[in-house]
Amino acid sequence: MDSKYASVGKENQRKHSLDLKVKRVNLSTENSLKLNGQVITQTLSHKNKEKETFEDLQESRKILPVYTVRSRLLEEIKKNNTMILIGETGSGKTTQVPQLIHELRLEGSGAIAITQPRRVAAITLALRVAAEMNTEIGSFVGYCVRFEDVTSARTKVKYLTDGMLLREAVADPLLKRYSFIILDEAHERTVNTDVLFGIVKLAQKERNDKKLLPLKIIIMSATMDVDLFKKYYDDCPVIYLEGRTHPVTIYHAKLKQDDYQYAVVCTIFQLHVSTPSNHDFLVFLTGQEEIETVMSNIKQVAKESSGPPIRVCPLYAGLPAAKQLQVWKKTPPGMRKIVLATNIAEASVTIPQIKCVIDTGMVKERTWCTATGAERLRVRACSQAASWQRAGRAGRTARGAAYRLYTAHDFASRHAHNTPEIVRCPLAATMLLLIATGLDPITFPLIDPPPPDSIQASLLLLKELGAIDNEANPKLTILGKKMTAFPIDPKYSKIILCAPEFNCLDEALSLVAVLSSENIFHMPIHKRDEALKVKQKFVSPLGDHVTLLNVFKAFCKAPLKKQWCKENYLNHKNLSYAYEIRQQLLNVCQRLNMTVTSCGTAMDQLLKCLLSGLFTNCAWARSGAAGSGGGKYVTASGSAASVHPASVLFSTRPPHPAILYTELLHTRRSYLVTVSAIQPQWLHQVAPDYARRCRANR
Ligand SMILES: Nc1ncnc2c1ncn2[C@@H]1O[C@H](COP(=O)(O)OP(=O)(O)OP(=O)(O)O)[C@@H](O)[C@H]1O
Repeated sequence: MDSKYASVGKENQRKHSLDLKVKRVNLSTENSLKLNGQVITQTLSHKNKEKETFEDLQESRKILPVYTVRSRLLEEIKKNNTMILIGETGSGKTTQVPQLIHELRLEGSGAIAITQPRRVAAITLALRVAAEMNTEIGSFVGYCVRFEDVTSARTKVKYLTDGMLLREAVADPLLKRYSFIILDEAHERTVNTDVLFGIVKLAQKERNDKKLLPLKIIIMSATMDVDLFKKYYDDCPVIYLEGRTHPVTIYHAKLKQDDYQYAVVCTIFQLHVSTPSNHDFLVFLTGQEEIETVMSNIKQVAKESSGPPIRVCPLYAGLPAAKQLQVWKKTPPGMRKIVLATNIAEASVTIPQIKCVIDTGMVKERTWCTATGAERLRVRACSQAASWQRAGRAGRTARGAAYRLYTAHDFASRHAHNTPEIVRCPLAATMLLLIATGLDPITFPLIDPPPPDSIQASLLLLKELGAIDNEANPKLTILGKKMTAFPIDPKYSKIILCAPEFNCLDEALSLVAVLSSENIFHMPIHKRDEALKVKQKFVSPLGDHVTLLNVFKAFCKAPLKKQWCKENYLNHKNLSYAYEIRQQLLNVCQRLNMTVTSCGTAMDQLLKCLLSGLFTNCAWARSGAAGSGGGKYVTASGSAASVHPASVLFSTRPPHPAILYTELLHTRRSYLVTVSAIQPQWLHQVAPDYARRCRANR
């Protein structure tokens, strides 16, 4: 146990000490399908298999609630063009419904699309279903996620992220290749899924009117706001599937925990010494940095703890897909796996040996200021729906338990459902795709309309980015059309498309790729000083962006990349991922006939180019802040913020007159993450309209 950890310890440990009480025990082993009050019931038998052959997989399917009521369910699917399916987590909605449809060949000449808000879910589900159908991935069953398409002309069952289906809708608004579209995890209310709710509804109607291949729509979740969806889909039928295969016991902390990261480590080790080694743990945290800190603490504490050996696996969005999949690798017998995940593991995911979920109840959420377009990330309590989903990750292949590190009272006081992203997030990227699809972004019938000022602000931002010609009746400009060719946020595609003007496409591609990956620096707590010393050789006094570029360039030249990353305290996985992303972005540039040139050492060209896309992310030194530690800045939306301690500009004094940041993070304080010094007049040069608007707001 390191000293910091021990010193925070005593009080918390006393308060925490697994003082968790059983709140709900769900021991239901009955499955039933309820339709308009009618209930069909079937009792289950359970089997737990260690190794799954094809026959075992078929046996496992048969005990799933969805499978046991398949005939009735299929009757409903045949009868209705649109329906809502509600079923407990793990009941088999996502893996079984597409297979059942296919077993009766209901899809006809079309394909079945199943959307997921997260790519890790899309990939693992496709792999599971391919195994259950005894077929190779990418042939009959495939998946499509950003930067990775594993499908072929033969693919009939396609798992894809909501973002990828939205992109398909740009090319074909009627989504003609699909006869079934299943929008899964509807409760998550991502912007993309919310827009798809409307797109599929319109496509279904138009295909009907034009007598084209009919489109069937199924909306699925375990925890959604049924009334809202039923109304939106013209009073469509709702099928409730009751029962689950394995019970999950829920425990709540008896007392409020002041430091949830500490409470996590305590809980892990208290369970570690008292639970059989074949029970793996899944812990929900809020982001990569937090995961790395907890990972490091676990490794320290493990040295002094009894209990079986431990393997700790991180799981967060920025990890390359191949690395994310390592979480599914079996550990040797006698070893415990502890998965530290963000909410990407919250829905649709099955990690077979997980029997314990440890839930901090926190999530990192994106919000924005419509007046200035400035975005921020903040850590806050998750909804009840999210808590149930997290608990649902235990009890998938055997009975399980979920330990909530917050009180039952705290849980009861939380929102039942997630706040839809569409009412709190910037909509520029979505508006751009809607316009590209030929739809009117202002009148488009969304299930929960965003605040009108949010739509207006997003359109204004698109106008200032040069993507549309006007805000009242927006049409894509040539630049806007090109922006839709890149699978990234329009702010970043603008950087790439502007780069030739600044003679820096080579550098811009690398930097956008690195920014689209995750943290490339590896700072082990016990070797922090050494890692910081090594980092110095890459550091640019201009800031983090040029520093990141220096690292990436050196990485590309290094012959033995893994070894080189280890020696330089760099994250090999994230750098390799950035390398792959760069390749894909370059492919799009080549399709657009763009010429790749380099600005050499003229880094102000690169920074101006960055600013041409990220102009909403400026912060200015506050008057009187000179000399204050880390520098004090004010953002365009008026938030006071400090440069993040991990930045190379953290100790710069006096503060630079102006800086460009990539992210504004709100935890207990507000931090500007990944920053570079800029000249204040650059904003007027590269984004004059925004600069005027911003000055008026400040
Ligand atoms: N990758 C996997 N490995 C092992 N078992 C799996 C896997 N994926 C699914 N399963 C099994 O299939 C069951 C049903 O999973 P499925 O994802 O279809 O359920 P669901 O009802 O969609 O759940 P959720 O609402 O949590 O997404 C799981 O509980 C598990 O037993």
